[in-house]
Amino acid sequence: MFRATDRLKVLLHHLDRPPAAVTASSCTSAQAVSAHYRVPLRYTLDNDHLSPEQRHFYEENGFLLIKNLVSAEDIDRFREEFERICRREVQVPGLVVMRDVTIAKSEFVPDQRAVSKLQDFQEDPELFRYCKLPQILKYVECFTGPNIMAMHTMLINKPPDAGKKTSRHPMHQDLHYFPFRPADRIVCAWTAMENVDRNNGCLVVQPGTHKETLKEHDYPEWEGGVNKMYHGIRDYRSHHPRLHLVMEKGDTVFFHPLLIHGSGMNKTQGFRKAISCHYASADCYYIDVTGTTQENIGNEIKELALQKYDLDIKFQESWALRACLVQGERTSL
Ligand SMILES: CCCCCCCCCCCCCCCCC(=O)SCCNC(=O)CCNC(=O)[C@H](O)C(C)(C)COP(=O)(O)OP(=O)(O)OC[C@H]1O[C@@H](n2cnc3c(N)ncnc32)[C@H](O)[C@@H]1OP(=O)(O)O
Ligand SMILES: Nc1ncnc2c1ncn2[C@@H]1O[C@H](COP(=O)(O)OP(=O)(O)OP(=O)(O)O)[C@@H](O)[C@H]1O
Ligand SMILES: O=C(O)CCC(=O)C(=O)O
Ligand SMILES: [Fe+2]
Ligand SMILES: [Mg+2]
Repeated sequence: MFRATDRLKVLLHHLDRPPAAVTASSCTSAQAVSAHYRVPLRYTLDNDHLSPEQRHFYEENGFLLIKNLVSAEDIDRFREEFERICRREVQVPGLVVMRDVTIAKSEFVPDQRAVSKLQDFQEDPELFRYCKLPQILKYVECFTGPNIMAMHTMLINKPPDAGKKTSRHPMHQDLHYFPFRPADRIVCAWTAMENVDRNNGCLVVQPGTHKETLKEHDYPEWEGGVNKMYHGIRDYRSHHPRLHLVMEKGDTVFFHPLLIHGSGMNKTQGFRKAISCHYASADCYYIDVTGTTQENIGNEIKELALQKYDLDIKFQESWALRACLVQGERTSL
């Protein structure tokens, strides 16, 4: 068991704090007006790192793609560490290893190719280096402000589809998984570890959907089955056009947690790799999801914490335990 219970005791008092400070700072940014475009800026903060064009693009589309942001050397190091973990040469406390549903439910004895995702690699110094890369944090700060928490870490190794289309990730909004707010101070950084396109299941986004509300999510009714905790938007019938994000090794996309996105099936024989981190302003606050559309995922994560770690905790606490400060001060989350 990882050091969960000790950290929990320290962190519990941070929960359910009033959101006063956060509301005040987000109002300031909401009132900011771009002289260049004469539109109110809501999704980005005043900061000289983004060009007016980049700011405008994120405001309108809910994502921003930066070419060649992470070096090939760093990506090769992350790949090597991933392989060491799969060979079980390193043990990482708290690491969650996901296998595709077709493998998880079969008799097949898995080798390293059966790992479709690693989550919660905060305790692996080599992989966690990704979350602290200065060039990533410079962008993240434009959305979160200076106090930055790494909330969720993933290395996704999308396997060749086994023929049942289970390598797809249904269209969803990441905010469904998050019991913290405000949404505009949360951002995901997702870096392609190799070239990704429609053949190996690149990200698919619906530009502008970050302006919509959080939708109801549930397991899609897919014939071939669906992976555990892969909820999709219920009654997904969007009039918004889809955009396939074709990316090269090292390219990084930053996106808003309400942006509707997913990924298609991997039709190649390779394992499509990406590394990502969801960041939030440390000034965000936890919310109680009881009675909201997030109650289903909240309950699933609580059950998982109980079964896997013997921890009887709230949904919010499962996040407070795993979150790590990467810049500034841990003010609230
Ligand atoms: C403090 C504790 C908290 C722990 C939380 C851990 C993280 C949980 C994920 C949170 C998601 C946040 C995401 C935010 C960003 C947005 C997104 O990423 S959207 C997609 C989100 N969902 C996921 O990424 C979930 C991915 N899945 C996994 O990580 C794992 O599969 C798992 C759900 C954590 C299960 O792993 P584990 O408990 O280690 O599994 P096993 O012990 O091997 O099996 C237990 C049980 O579950 C069955 N199973 C295993 N894998 C799958 C699968 N892919 N699909 C369906 N079922 C699966 C397995 O057969 C066992 O079943 P049994 O009946 O008990 O035998
Ligand atoms: N019935 C559905 N309901 C919800 N989401 C779906 C459905 N079918 C596909 N998707 C989602 O749409 C996105 C694209 O998936 P899809 O497999 O169609 O890939 P694609 O990139 O469009 O490739 P192609 O159409 O060339 O096979 C993924 O997020 C996928 O999970
Ligand atoms: O890498 C992918 O296929 C999609 C990842 C994603 O959207 C997620 O895990 O939330
Ligand atoms: Fe996602
Ligand atoms: Mg399609």
